[in-house]
Amino acid sequence: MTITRHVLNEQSKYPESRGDFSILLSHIVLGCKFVCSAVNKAGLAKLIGLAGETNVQGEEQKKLDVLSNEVFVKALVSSGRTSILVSEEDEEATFVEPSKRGKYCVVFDPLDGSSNIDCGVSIGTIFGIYMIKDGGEPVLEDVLQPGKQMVAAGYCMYGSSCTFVLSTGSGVHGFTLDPSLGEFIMTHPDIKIPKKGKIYSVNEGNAKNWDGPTTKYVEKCKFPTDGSSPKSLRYIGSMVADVHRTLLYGGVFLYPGDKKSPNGKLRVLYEVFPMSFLMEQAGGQAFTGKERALDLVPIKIHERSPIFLGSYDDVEEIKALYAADQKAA
Ligand SMILES: O=P(O)(O)OC[C@H]1O[C@](O)(COP(=O)(O)O)[C@@H](O)[C@@H]1O
Ligand SMILES: [Mg+2]
Ligand SMILES: [Mg+2]
Repeated sequence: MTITRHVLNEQSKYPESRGDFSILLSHIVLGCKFVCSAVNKAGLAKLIGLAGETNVQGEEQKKLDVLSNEVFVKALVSSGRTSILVSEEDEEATFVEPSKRGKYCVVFDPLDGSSNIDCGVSIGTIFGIYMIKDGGEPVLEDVLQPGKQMVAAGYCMYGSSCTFVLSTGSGVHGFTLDPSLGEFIMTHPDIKIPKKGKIYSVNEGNAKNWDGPTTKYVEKCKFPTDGSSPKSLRYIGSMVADVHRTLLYGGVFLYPGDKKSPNGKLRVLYEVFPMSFLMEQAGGQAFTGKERALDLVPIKIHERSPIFLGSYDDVEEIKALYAADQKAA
């Protein structure tokens, strides 16, 4: 089962469909294949290191950040199915020229895990897809919608193998790139995250600035008082890779807010929302410390939010700690 056939099967469930979504997705897949080949030969092709520019987040852009962004913007515009693009690497949203427009908006992180590029550790691409709200002239509000309004989300992980994970709202499916065919083959049908996990994933280097509930939760992972075994810590530092492991093995990935960064680090539109959409579709949960992550209504395209996502029961424990903290306040 190739990804093309899978999407066409999904499309056949909507007799009125004209194939716009399949065409859009085939361009995203093409972009991922291109970036995958660039990542594989990054060292050889002098694609390691800095590009010499700084992005809107104040981060020094890596050469692969810039290349991946160009690849996806070109692929998405040439699909003829998009009207608005929001990229981590572009300060403003891109409004596609009228002659090339379509009914979809794509928010994306062209290269996630940039700090791991130069050492060859797994990195990825993250994307979310919205539809133009009323089918009229595209406006910024079409992408400043709650995550639950997304029609699809996914990521592509460039690791020991290249894995594409997708949800169009009816479950989560994983595909592995067969380099000899140059095609993504379904290898992980209908992914369901375990209800409870044995792994927690967080950058403990920020621990001294954490709030009470986060500190308590990580303490419980290390020193459980209910007779269960301590959880193992796993942290790669690429959200795509840490979330991919969490999706398959269970457990929880968290990037909490703290005294230094009250809204944490991860961006709502093109990191938090797509991963939360996938997590819920796989039977897990995604929480901001205040609410269900997909209920968030973004105000700015690059805004950040704390995020706790993963196995249902593990996130339920974190929600209970925040509720107790709220009550005590
Ligand atoms: O180094 P830290 O603070 O742990 O942050 C790691 C997080 O930052 C990110 O690298 C941010 O994403 P980008 O690399 O796309 O900017 C995430 O992939 C990762 O989860
Ligand atoms: Mg990222
Ligand atoms: Mg990035």
